[in-house]
Amino acid sequence: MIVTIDGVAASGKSSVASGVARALGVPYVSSGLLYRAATLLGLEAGLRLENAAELLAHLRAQPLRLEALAEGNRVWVEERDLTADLHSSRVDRGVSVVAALPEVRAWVDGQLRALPEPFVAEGRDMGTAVFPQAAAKFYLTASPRVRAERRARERPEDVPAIEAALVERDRLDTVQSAPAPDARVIDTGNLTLEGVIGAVLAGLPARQG
Ligand SMILES: Nc1ncnc2c1ncn2[C@@H]1O[C@H](COP(=O)(O)OP(=O)(O)OP(=O)(O)O)[C@@H](O)[C@H]1O
Ligand SMILES: Nc1ccn([C@@H]2O[C@H](COP(=O)(O)O)[C@@H](O)[C@H]2O)c(=O)n1
Repeated sequence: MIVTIDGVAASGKSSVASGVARALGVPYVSSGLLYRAATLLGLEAGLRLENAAELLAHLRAQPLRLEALAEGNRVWVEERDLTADLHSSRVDRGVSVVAALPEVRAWVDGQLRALPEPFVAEGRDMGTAVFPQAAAKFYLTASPRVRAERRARERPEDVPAIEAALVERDRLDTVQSAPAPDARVIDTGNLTLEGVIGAVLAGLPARQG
């Protein structure tokens, strides 16, 4: 079984996917981490992020490994754990450029579709382009201000600066971020994290056996 959780930036996708996955006893998969890892490696190598051919050649020369644990995903290149470096403002600013490249999207989608079921997948287009056959689909939203206030508790930046960056990232990600027509949309603004996880679990189809 595949459950998809899509949504706008910092809407709680990874926290909710992790909670749902733990409740179900399955892994969760963060597709955004693969886009972030591609961006980080491109930046570190001094590549032009909009050049798909250069970037893909670089990625293929040092294969990434996504470790899809229920308590938190990690991304590795051989013995190096990239995870702690993937949520910097520098990566946030570049990632939408990388994610707009069809070749990079195909590279990410190929890795995701090779994963063994069951799992919870979170991102932007999990329920539309990547796993349209998913058993249950959810789409998380919240106002930019609410999302920025939550993120400000994790980062040493002020709320207006974070909010402006989130709005800009949403704009750049618009193409791949439409909710699936069969997704249940949840506005998380007035819900606790546990409340959102509960709403997703309550919306799952009854399990067999
Ligand atoms: N319903 C909620 N109530 C309060 N805080 C929340 C809620 N959902 C998520 N959070 C908090 O908001 C922050 C952003 O959540 P999270 O990182 O899961 O979002 P995301 O959509 O995966 O972000 P990104 O798109 O940047 O990867 C985290 O600090 C998380 O704990
Ligand atoms: N399915 C996806 C997932 C992510 N992206 C791009 O990656 C960026 C980072 O994702 P987060 O989930 O960590 O916010 C995001 O801003 C998108 O540019 C994507 O295109 N498709």
